Amino acid sequence: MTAPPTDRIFVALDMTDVAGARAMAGKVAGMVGGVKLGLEFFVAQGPAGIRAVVDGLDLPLFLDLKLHDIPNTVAGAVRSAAPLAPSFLTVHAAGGPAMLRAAADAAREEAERLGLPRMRILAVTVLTSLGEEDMEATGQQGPVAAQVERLARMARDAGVDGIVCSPAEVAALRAALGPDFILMVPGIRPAWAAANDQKRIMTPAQAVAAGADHLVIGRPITADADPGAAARRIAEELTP
Ligand SMILES: O=c1ccn([C@@H]2O[C@H](COP(=O)(O)O)[C@@H](O)[C@H]2O)c(=O)[nH]1
Repeated sequence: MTAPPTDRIFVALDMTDVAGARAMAGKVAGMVGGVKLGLEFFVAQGPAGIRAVVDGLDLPLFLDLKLHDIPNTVAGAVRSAAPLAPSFLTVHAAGGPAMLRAAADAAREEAERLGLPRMRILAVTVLTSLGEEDMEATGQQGPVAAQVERLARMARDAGVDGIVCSPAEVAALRAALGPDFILMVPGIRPAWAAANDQKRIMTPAQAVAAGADHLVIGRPITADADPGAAARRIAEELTP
């Protein structure tokens, strides 16, 4: 039996309080496949807060910490995150091959040591809030699609499980990197939602059609006056 398309959605709980995050998760339960907790929440609440949100939720956790440091430090942070049992953890691809390999090795070894399912390491390529006009200022070699593919190939060769990219790059990456490399895709905007600070965007259905494995969706759901209804609307758009 194939999983419903809504299982692909990780709702981004970008907020600072445990009660708010749990309440939001409750409002969208049944219409998303997992929760994403990132820097805003983690800096405010730490590992104890993460546990307080996900305990009893029975949804996979995407821990979006975007680690970026020297290999030894990132490996240590990956080991520190392991007891939270995230399904996915992010590092920045720009940290380079040695850092990516250290993260992938630490994830595998620590999950084995703790007897936990392996967390998947995802490398963030070019942030979805950046456009062609931002490449030079951020010291990156454009065009964006070429830079994303370069970073994605480097990440794959370093042994990570997948990448974070915008929906605009998904079709080309899927063709270039094959069916098993995980494509986690933010920058998702239904036609009825505001783009906010996102520059490289597509609708949920377009991103899935292009080959995205997972969609990360925050404000189109969480900033809506009725998050449950917004999530339902997206679920309907994804249902063939
Ligand atoms: O390139 C990236 C990497 C991560 N994100 C994260 O995804 C969500 C998107 O939230 P929206 O409210 O749907 O814009 C957010 O938590 C980001 O930290 C990203 O947007 N782009």
